[in-house]
Amino acid sequence: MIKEEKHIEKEPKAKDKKAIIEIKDLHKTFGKNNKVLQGVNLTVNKGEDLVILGRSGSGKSVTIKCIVGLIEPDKGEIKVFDENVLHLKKSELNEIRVRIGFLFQSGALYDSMSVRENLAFTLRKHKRDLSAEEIESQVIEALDSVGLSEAIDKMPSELSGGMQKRIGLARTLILKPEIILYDEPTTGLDTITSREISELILDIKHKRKTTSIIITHDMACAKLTADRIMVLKDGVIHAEGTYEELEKSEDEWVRSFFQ
Ligand SMILES: Nc1ncnc2c1ncn2[C@@H]1O[C@H](COP(=O)(O)OP(=O)(O)OP(=O)(O)O)[C@@H](O)[C@H]1O
Repeated sequence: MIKEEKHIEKEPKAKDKKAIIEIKDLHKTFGKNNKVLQGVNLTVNKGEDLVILGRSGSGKSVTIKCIVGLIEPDKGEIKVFDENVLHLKKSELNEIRVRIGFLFQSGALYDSMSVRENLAFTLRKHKRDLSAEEIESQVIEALDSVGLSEAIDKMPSELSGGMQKRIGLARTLILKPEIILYDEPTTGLDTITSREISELILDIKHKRKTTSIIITHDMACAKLTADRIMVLKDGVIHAEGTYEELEKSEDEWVRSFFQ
């Protein structure tokens, strides 16, 4: 792995560093020989936004799906909030999952429900003891944090792609996750809308002190949101550094992402 030179000022002070996600030697093969992950090691510290880059099919989504137990790895260790998630009982894993928000690439809203109902449905599913008033106020708060309170009575079909992404994000935020995993949050959006979503990711990090992994092919998104970037190649982390470090990497293949 190419370890790029660190800029000291970008690094959090050692005493503030606390690993929230730790992945060690993660392996996953699909079928007989689709060796997707071949020893991935990564750590995400509290309050950090880590961007994962890599060609299509390199295993970025598989990596984050392993974190939330949607895919079972063949070998390796995954610690989230100091819990070894691969050895937890289903009920224990569910407790951890509630603390992790996952914004899927295809995070569709329910078409037959209004924005309010979509958000309230998520909340009721995970927090059963809330009153109708509490649900309403949390729906409003979540919509406010993505700047879309006026869309509360709209149906998904009335929303633009960018608005749907924002509502999808509000639905993730309503459960007040400590970790957010973003799988290509700006895919399919125009440049300006992509920038708005990237700014929102940054805003959420600052206001809510969340820790995130962001998978993206959108280098403007990576530049704006990444505290650190890891590049996945041939089933391992091939390079790691800040945007500015990797942009100047000696490795031409790494640099090609930035051109
Ligand atoms: N559930 C699954 N069953 C079988 N193969 C899978 C499964 N999930 C992923 N794969 C395979 O794993 C490989 C990596 O997929 P993954 O979705 O992680 O790629 P990615 O790096 O996120 O790509 P992209 O940038 O295109 O989203 C692909 O070859 C894919 O076909």
